Amino acid sequence: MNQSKERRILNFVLQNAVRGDPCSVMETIDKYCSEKEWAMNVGDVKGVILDKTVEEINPKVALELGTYCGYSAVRIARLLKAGACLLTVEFNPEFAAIAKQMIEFAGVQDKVKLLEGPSEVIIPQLKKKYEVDTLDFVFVDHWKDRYAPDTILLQECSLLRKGSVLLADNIIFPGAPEFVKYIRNNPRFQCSTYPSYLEYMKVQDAMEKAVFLG
Ligand SMILES: O=c1[nH]cnc2c(O)cc(-c3ccc(F)cc3)cc12
Ligand SMILES: [Mg+2]
Repeated sequence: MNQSKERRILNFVLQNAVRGDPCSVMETIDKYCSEKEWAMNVGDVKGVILDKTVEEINPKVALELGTYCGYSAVRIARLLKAGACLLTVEFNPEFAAIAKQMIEFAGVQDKVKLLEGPSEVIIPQLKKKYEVDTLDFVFVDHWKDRYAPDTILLQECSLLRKGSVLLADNIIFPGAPEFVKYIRNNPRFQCSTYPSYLEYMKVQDAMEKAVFLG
């Protein structure tokens, strides 16, 4: 059975990156996906916006919706301080298996908890099953049709507190119009938009930052 693209990305990392070095893993994925096969990692351009947001917040508890191959989980986890953790949710079992190996190769596995399943099932489990109180940071990068319902679900599950920050990828391309409409018209969120470019492409995209006001 021929290999998946995600398996080819992982193998390229295993053969070319430096084990235990998160930056080396990120650079190697970016090299493969810009030179050989495009893939939906947040990438090196929007990745800088992600970095700056994480550094500004310095979260103790972070959530990522949409792990994919683990690129942004490695990107976020490398910036987390001692005792901080990232919970990352992936519903596709093949992607989750790749991401697990990617996270371990990068050496950030002690800071990352990979949760396999649909976000609408995992989010209501975060408090009791995963001992989360509230989330300091949420990176929303899964399926555009889940952005708004999952943001509502996070609130219904009392997982956001005054000052919790959401950062959503792809609000221009592929776009998340229902989410943008919801979040920008919601007085409980202070929103700002970060224009950028689609990973590895000269195509406009943007990220939306939304601070929960409590
Ligand atoms: O489905 C996606 N989830 C999360 N991030 C994505 C992302 O950054 C890009 C894209 C994407 C972009 C262009 C295209 F032609 C096809 C898919 C999809 C996702
Ligand atoms: Mg994305």
